[in-house]
Amino acid sequence: MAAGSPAGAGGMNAVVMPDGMRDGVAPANGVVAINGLTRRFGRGPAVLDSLDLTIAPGEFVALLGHSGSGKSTLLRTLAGLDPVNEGTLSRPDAVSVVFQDGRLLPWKRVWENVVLGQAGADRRDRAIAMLEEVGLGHRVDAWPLTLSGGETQRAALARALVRRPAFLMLDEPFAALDALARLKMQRLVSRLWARHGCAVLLVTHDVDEALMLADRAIVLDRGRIRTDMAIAPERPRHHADPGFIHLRGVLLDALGVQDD
Ligand SMILES: Nc1ncnc2c1ncn2[C@@H]1O[C@H](COP(=O)(O)OP(=O)(O)OP(=O)(O)O)[C@@H](O)[C@H]1O
Repeated sequence: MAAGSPAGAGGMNAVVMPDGMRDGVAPANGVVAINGLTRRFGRGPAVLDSLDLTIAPGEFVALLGHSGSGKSTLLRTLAGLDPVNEGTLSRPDAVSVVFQDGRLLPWKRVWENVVLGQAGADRRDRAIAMLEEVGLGHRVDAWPLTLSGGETQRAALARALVRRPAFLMLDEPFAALDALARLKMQRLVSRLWARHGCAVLLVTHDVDEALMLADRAIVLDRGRIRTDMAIAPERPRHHADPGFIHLRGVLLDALGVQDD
């Protein structure tokens, strides 16, 4: 599956894998459900180790963990880009992924990247509407290599959302941006999520980003879920709120980092 493209249209897609198979039926309230999901590379240790996880429709989940804990492998597996060795996975057919580097095709104009692989006489109009929604209406005909880092990620978000995914995965989408661009992108993602209503899985190393955006924060540790924590739904959130500070301490603890 190409980055940002859907695997199909509508409906739940239950992927049942051969070894050690379990009953792979998604709970009625879950847009994504994995049970006993295990992933190994060669004869190495399990990178994902009997994982169970359910994501509700419209839920915003942040996924944290040290480098090598298995975050990207989980995301790639959920996207259908990586196989499952063991266990079951159910997810909607309509999923989109945004990676850290945007992954736009440099030989296609921005608008063409947004509606890549899509048919219809109104392709350009759909691309323009989506680009305006992400604040990139002035760069419709630009070449990707002339975009700034923030603009590239906006275009990647437009390409992901124009497909109306039920499930959107974001793999450290703002990691390469400066602090100001990052803040703007966080606010944009929050607005887009509220408007589009898709479930989101955001991989991030940034505890504050997780606490600002998500309904729930999960800490992965050597392929297992170490912490699965609900975040109070009130928004906007503020760094100085006692609740925010408390949850930051809990997450840093789960990550094995002391909060001085
Ligand atoms: N194609 C591969 N072949 C062999 N091992 C791999 C492969 N891809 C990932 N791994 C290993 O799986 C483990 C988890 O990697 P993964 O990229 O999922 O971690 P991560 O939590 O996303 O790390 P980071 O935060 O650095 O991106 C690591 O030990 C990594 O070396």
